[in-house]
This record gives sequence, structure tokens and C-alpha cells, in this order.
Amino acid sequence: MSFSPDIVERIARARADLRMGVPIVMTGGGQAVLVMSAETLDRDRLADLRDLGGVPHLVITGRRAETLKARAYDGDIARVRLPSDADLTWLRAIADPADDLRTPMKGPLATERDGAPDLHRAAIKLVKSAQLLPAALALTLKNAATFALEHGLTVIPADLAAPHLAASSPLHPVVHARLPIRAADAGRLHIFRPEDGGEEHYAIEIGRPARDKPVLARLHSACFTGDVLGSLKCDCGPQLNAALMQMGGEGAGVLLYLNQEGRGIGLANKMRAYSLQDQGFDTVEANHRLGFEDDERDFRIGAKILKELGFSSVRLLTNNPRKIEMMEATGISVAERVALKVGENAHNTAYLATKASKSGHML
Ligand SMILES: Nc1nc2c(ncn2[C@@H]2O[C@H](COP(=O)(O)OP(=O)(O)OP(=O)(O)O)[C@@H](O)[C@H]2O)c(=O)[nH]1
Ligand SMILES: [Zn+2]
Repeated sequence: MSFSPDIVERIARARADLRMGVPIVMTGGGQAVLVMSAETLDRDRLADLRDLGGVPHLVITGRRAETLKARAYDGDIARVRLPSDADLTWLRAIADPADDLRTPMKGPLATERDGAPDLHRAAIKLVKSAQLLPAALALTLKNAATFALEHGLTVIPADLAAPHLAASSPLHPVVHARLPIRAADAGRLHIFRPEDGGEEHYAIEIGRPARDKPVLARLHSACFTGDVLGSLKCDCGPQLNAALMQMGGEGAGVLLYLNQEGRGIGLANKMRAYSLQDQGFDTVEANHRLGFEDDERDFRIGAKILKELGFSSVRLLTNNPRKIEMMEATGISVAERVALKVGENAHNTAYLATKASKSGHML
């Protein structure tokens, strides 16, 4: 029967569960752990978890561990043993760097070095992909299957989930329609939907670009603050506008609007990063303190959409060398890099300088 959700559908459910504060069960290697997001966990569930006995771990990323001066024996993650008196406030303070400077952590944190961290690593990947703070509470379960059934919890076998957590989902075109815009009368908006229940992505086609020649293209990552509100903290709004205007001027082009807000960490986490930036950290340091990498985006989505639209070669409007590498690596040739330098102002000079010095952006 095909009625039961497959692994991709179960992962989508698990993401929604974690965002609501509902636990999930992760299984693999003859073990099982109960997983909850540190951000959405509430008092009742923490108390119930305590009643189950055993030693729960708060799993954090290696990046967050670095800031907290905790030993990350597992490399990219650390399993912090939950002290017996740790309450929700303690958990949140480990997960969220907002108050790091005001209330330095009472440590030292005891991190685990024994036992297999594979399920914990998968749990962090899942929590990250749900755009929550990358911190998860995990407790080893004995009779996981019965426990999950009894409580109606989603069960995720880690080995089946791994390829889906590592790669972006296949996308399919849903619909396209004519959309005249300020930059060009001949505009057309295409909607693409991923199979995993995630965010849809868009392509704005200007004119009718030839498919057998390099097309003027831009991969634009969503920036609600810059694109919609005209934020001066970044250059996204002016870049979006300038790219469309250049395509309008040439009469042809394609702009991919990828819903990867905040370099893939989501708007809530981006605002957490902005708050840290107001405490004096730069854009990269802020991501690291939160437990994220500099850039969590998957640009392969862009290549998939371009191929779906029939393009194989681009003149790419960008200053970001990673976008060029990723295009080439995924089979879209970059015939030319077209610089896109607009929108510098007094508020974003330092941000742009950091992108150049730390993320390799071309000046
Ligand atoms: N995490 C985080 N994301 C930010 C910050 N400022 C802007 N962003 C996000 O960064 C992304 C900018 O994307 P792009 O316009 O593709 O920029 P880019 O990687 O610099 O590449 P090019 O503009 O092509 O040179 C958007 O998703 C913004 O929401 C910040 O301080 N922190
Ligand atoms: Zn922006």
C-alpha cells in the first residue's frame, strides 16, 4: 500500500513536530534517542523527560561549543551532559547566545566522549533544517518502538534520512504566468515546488532568452529585510533591483529568487544574528556564535531550476565565488561573471568588507 508516508514525508513531519515542540524518535545502529528542539521545548516536556530517567544530552554544534568553551569530542557536534538541576533557562542559555555577554556561562560544561554520536548528529541536522536554533535535547530510549507508538511520535531511521538531510529535494515546476514588472513588460514568474514539503522557489524570466546561449542570470537569496523593507544593513534590495533592471535593459535574463533567507538559517535566526551584530560581532562571527556555519545555503537548487528551464550556460551576476563554483560543479557553465556592485551605504560598509575579507567576495 502506498498510503504510509515515505522517509521524505516523515522527515517533513518531523520538522513540523520539532518546530511545534513535539518530540521525535531517531533510530539507527541498534539504538534510539528521543529528540526535542531546545528552542521549542517547554517545562512540562522537560519534566516528563526527567521522569524517564537516564542522562539526557544537550547536543550543540562544534561552532557553538567553541563559543561556550566546551570540548567537542565529536568534532562537528558536542553532547553536553545535562546537569541534574538544569532548568529551561539553563537550556536556553546554552542554545541561544543572546545573553552570552551579559551572563557568561557557568561552567565547565561536561561533554560526552563515549558512545556513538551518529543519532545526535542526525538530530542536529534535522533541527537545523527546521530553521530552529541548532541545539537538541536527546535521551537514549530502551523500548523505542513501543514508546513512539504509545505517544504517537514520528520515528526517523537515521540511515534512511541521511541522504535527504544532506541534499536538497528534487523540485518540480508548478505553474508560470505573465508578470509585467517595473524592469520589463515581458516578465514571467515560474513557481517551483520541492518534493519534501519545504519552501517553494521562484524564477523570474525576462523576455524569452535563447536556451542555446549563455543567459544573463542571477541567483538571489531571499532577504525580507533588504528586498521588502529596504534595510540598509545589507545590499540585497539594490542588487535585486539592479539585476532585474539590467535584464530589462538587455531584454532577456532569468533571476532565481531562492527562499534561503539569512544565508539559509531563516529570518528568526537572522534577526538573532542581527542582535549579536549590535553587540559588536560581525556577520560571520554572529553565525558562528549561534552555532551555524558562515553560509548554510545550498546553491544546487539554483542549478536544478536553470536546467529545468532549459538553460545550461550563464552570465552570472554575482560577487560570490562560491556561487560560480557551485554552478560549475552542478553542470551549469559560467561563461562570464558579471559584477553586481550596488547599494553600499554608511550602515553596510563593514558588512560588505567582512564578506570580502572572510567570505571571499570579489570587490
Ligand atoms: N545570516 C545572515 N544572513 C544575512 C545577513 N545579511 C544578509 N543576509 C542574507 O544573505 C543573503 C544574501 O544573499 P545574496 O544576495 O545571494 O548575496 P551573496 O552571497 O553576497 O552573493 P552576491 O550578492 O551574488 O555577490 C540573503 O539570504 C540575506 O538574507 C547577516 O548578517 N546574517
Ligand atoms: Zn539582505
